[in-house]
Amino acid sequence: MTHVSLKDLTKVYPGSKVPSLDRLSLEIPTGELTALLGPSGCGKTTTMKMIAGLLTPTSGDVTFDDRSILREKPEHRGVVMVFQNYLLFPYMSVADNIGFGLKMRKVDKSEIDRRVGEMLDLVKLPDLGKRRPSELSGGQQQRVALARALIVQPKVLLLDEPLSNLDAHLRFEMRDLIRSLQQEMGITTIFVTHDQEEAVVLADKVALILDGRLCQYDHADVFYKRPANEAVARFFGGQNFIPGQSSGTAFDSALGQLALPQNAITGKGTLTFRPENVKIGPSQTNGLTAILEDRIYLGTQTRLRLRVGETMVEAIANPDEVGDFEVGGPVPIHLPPQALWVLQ
Ligand SMILES: Nc1ncnc2c1ncn2[C@@H]1O[C@H](COP(=O)(O)OP(=O)(O)OP(=O)(O)O)[C@@H](O)[C@H]1O
Repeated sequence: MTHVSLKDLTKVYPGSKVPSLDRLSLEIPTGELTALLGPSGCGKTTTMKMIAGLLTPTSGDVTFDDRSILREKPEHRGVVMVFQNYLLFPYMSVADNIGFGLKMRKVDKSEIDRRVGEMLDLVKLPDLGKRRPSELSGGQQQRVALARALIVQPKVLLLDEPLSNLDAHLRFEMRDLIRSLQQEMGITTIFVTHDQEEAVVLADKVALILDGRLCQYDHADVFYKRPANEAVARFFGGQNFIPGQSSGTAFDSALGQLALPQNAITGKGTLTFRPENVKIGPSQTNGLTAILEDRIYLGTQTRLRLRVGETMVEAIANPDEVGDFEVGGPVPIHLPPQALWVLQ
């Protein structure tokens, strides 16, 4: 059971002038799963490698239960890392792969056999212990990699894009398996992904990193309701950003005057609201008349491009709600005050 702290963790690679990771600070409570989320090259793997001891930070610290681990060798940190490409030993059986960490620790053979059997059951591969990794599907190999990591009961589990090589169906299955095993075993876990949905579904808290900097660290729903800035909102699918002036109770912009929720900031700002929160139909509060510029049927949803005066508004609606509206014609919409958020 380990509380992990990253304190101003920074990495400047030799020959580079800009940090690949810039003063990242995170508190990851015991037993929780935090997702490091961000686009390719934002510094996620660099962070993981510094925690695992595969890379030395330029500055900053990593502590486990308030004790710095930076001077400890990787094998003494109690950290295991699972990579996207599994890295199983090809000439060993599945069972020997899973038991490898225990063999290195000189655990008795009978004890290893017992625990490997338990792990095979846990990752739902009870009959495949004798096979070679090459005789398994990608999803099965990833389960073996997970079992091999978990069998040593690590203090901290690092998962680096473990699902990215799996097809959609297997990805859902593995996601559920990882979540249930992690909760059952209570291992503090850091999960790297560039997939916003994966982060939201799996993690207790999400750390969004853009260009080597932490932009926001919070529970997943906060990223949708209260993004810290426009870049965060855009990463989470936000598309509506309207400049204007907030009085705290109303927002004046090219859309006219709109009522705000309580506790909105005052002053110059940018109004944002999610496409799915644009409601179709008239309302006395924040009702607007838009012109339908375009509509794209997405199966379970319809994406609408709307124009209010000169301002474009992106909306996502239930196909049944928008059935009768013609492109080029008017559509009554409204923006519920609680769906509005002002960015400074
Ligand atoms: N050994 C290295 N030497 C120099 N620069 C590096 C090295 N490793 C990574 N970088 C740079 O550091 C930045 C962060 O890389 P990192 O691998 O941590 O990103 P990432 O978020 O994990 O990306 P991805 O999702 O593509 O794996 C990138 O700009 C990368 O080019």
